[in-house]
Amino acid sequence: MRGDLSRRAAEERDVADPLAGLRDRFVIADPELIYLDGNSLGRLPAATPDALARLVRQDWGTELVRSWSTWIDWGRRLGDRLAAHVLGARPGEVVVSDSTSVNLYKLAAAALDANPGRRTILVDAEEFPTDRYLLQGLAAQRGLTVRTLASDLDEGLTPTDVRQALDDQVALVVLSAVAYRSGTLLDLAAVNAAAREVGAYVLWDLSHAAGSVPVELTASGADLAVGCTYKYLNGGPGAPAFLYVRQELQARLRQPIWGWFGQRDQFRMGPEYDPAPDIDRFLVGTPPILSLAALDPALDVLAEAGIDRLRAKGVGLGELMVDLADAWLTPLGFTLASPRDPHRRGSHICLAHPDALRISRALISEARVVGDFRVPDRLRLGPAPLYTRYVDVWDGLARLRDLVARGVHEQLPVETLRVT
Ligand SMILES: Cc1ncc(COP(=O)(O)O)c(C=O)c1O
Ligand SMILES: Nc1c(O)cccc1C(=O)C[C@H](N)C(=O)O
Repeated sequence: MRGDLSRRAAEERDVADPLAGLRDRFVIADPELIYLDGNSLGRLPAATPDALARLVRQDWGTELVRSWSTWIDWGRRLGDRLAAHVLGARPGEVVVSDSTSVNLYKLAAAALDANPGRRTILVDAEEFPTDRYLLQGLAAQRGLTVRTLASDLDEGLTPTDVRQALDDQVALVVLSAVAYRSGTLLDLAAVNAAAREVGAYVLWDLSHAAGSVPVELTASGADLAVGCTYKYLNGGPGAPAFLYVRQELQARLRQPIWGWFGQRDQFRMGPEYDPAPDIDRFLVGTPPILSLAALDPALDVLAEAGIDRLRAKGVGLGELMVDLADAWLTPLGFTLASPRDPHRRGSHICLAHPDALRISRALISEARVVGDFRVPDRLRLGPAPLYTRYVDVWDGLARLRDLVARGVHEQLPVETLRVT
């Protein structure tokens, strides 16, 4: 038996929510708009515009090049903040740099070089495209094979699926902790242990996990990870990504882009590349300071919330969404396309519907609810526990129900796919 699905019950949960006050720390420019796409681009923290304006005027405008004496370490400083508040890693194991794609390339190449003689890279067939394409490129350069793990589109992978695919030819496994479409959450510790048994490295993509579920990189025995900061970490569009390398592995791994920020004694400007002994060796070039600066106010709010409270609320929002979908949307032709068990998913939910593309468009333009469409027929809805209220989930699904029941989406032309 489901709980009380009235709007009043959702309001009461907001009143009791220990994180409720943090919504005010974000810019809510249009209170009528229900934003359920924080898993693609997080909201703007209210403190960010002034923090950036101060940096531009003071650090850049007044101090000019002298500011580099502090800026130079920001990739590492912000990496340590992420390690402490979001990733469960030790100081010196995380840096913020480049994009997720570039970091994935660097760490995948480093792992393959450290595991010579093995022929196979293992990846989820439903993994986010950039990960699959990068691995295809690396395999083509090295004469290796990419073996895809067939996973159920809705249920995703389990650690048993991964364990069964592992053998002594596997050099590297690349997986998302939370799958971008189904939202399936994998048990990091179980996968890490299975891979270690056969001598394979695991490289985790944490893009949909960081800031939504506790990750515990060190405790789970993770070797390598990357992820973006523009989703649940609210760093802004194109915000720089992070990478994690287990401390004990750092001196053994070499990444392929030999830039001067990875160099030991960088400002000696020596003749030959000699990588720094620590996490700095995974850096490449000059960091984008304005984008890095946007991470501080975003992480302030996140640290205040605490990842365990965020997870608890994420589970609550997800369960409400699934209960409402069962009650209101199943009769309209929707099916749940994410694991039903809340402990097997991250913060977002997918619903399948044959007309999902037009529904997702109409939902934005006619009902003012922002989610997104993902192929082949998925409506993806991502409540973000830092600023999404229980009533937002209730109102969002009520608007979706009414729109589909009235057939509003059917008035739209069948259109081609485009961004969002
Ligand atoms: C799982 C995952 N990996 C990688 C990316 C993107 O990487 P990049 O920021 O390099 O475009 C995304 C989202 O865009 C993603 O969801
Ligand atoms: N990074 C994005 C972009 O540059 C354009 C449009 C969307 C995105 C996204 O973040 C999509 C997201 N990673 C996804 O899971 O589909």
